[in-house]
Amino acid sequence: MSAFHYRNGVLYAEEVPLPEIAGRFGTPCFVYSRAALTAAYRAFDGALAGHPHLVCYAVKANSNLAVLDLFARLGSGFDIVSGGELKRVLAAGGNPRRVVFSGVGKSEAEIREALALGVLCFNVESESELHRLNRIAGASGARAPVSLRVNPDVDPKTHPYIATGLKENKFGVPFADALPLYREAHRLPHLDVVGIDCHIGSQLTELEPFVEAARKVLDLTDRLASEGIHLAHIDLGGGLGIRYRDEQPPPVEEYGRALTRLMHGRPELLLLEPGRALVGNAGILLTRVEYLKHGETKNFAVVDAAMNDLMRPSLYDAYHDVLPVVLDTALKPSLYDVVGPVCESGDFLARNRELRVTEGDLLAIGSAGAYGMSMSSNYNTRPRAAELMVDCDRVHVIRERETIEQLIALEKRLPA
Ligand SMILES: Cc1ncc(COP(=O)(O)O)c(C=O)c1O
Ligand SMILES: N[C@@H](CCCC[NH3+])C(=O)O
Repeated sequence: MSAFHYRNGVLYAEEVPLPEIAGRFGTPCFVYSRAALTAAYRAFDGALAGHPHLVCYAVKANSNLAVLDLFARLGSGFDIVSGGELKRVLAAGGNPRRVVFSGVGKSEAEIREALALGVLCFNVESESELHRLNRIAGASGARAPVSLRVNPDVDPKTHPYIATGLKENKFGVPFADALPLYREAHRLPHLDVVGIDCHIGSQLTELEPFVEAARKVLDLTDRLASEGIHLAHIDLGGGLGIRYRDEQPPPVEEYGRALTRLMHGRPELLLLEPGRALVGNAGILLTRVEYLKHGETKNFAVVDAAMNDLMRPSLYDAYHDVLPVVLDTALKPSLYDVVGPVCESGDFLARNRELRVTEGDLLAIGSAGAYGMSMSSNYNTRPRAAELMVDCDRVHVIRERETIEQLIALEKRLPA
């Protein structure tokens, strides 16, 4: 049974009715299911059982300490893209030796700190970064473990904003430059060349682009080996899509089978950096209808969550399910845009949905576990929503709702 399911017309998270959560903790709030997170991690890890591997959860998808803590307990490593994410991993009890550091703009301070903590690998994204890393490692008497993130120029067939492995994207080093750059990295005195990395995009719903990119990466790895540059690991990134509406991403077992088959008989450890696939469908955003508004051409359900809580619809025109928390068949269905209180016409969570709702009703916005809270903002001076983790019949507050006082605490008036 799904972690979010109806019982007698009421939506539950595991054993807890969502109206109870709204009553106790208020709305809007993100509600995650521990069972769903655990199941997603185990399925992913299990799908890779055919080859020695390390799952490095992409922290950016949902960086709450409780989520990181849970994955660390399950044996996960982490993919980070900032010093802030590294601090989160440490605060959650994660092991820095299981951390890969990705991102095109690593600062000197971030590199120094990651080096001192002994991260597993820097996924280097440019020649300049390679030299910066070598210099910093030399100055601190250390050796920096590196992979090059190569850009294989494979079309991931996803939304253009979240494609990363095409020539025109800022990510990784051009495939044609990779070999000379590896030779250079190998020569640099303070670097240890340990791996190769590629990540071609997010919310991929087809297997072929993964396989095509992996083949290119494996060919390059073999070429490097023929020159005496032997890699310890191959990192094939994240990107496996989830079902928001009617997408049919490859089941994780199929994805795992395809990749482990490619790795068959190879000596390298397989690394992956999944984000969305581990957390996306393990969370919902719970919100309450403040007003129903009937315009000339549209009906609006104005809710207390907004684009600052979940910006995917505004940013990518992304589809998220809208589920009434209490089914009321006595109400007449109407078409609604579900919109927030933010002063932007782009502030919508869903458009043209047939809903049976009345003012005061609760709605659950589906698939909000990934890139929801982690991309939220305080626009319109809106405190960030609370985050809750349901574990069977218990509810843990894993992030308190922000207060206005906290929002303005760092600001100062001008001197008199
Ligand atoms: C370098 C890197 N690794 C992993 C991920 C995680 O991606 P996803 O959430 O699609 O699995 C991302 C985001 O797309 C990324 O940029
Ligand atoms: N933020 C995006 C995914 C970006 C992945 C980061 N590389 C989303 O919500 O779908």
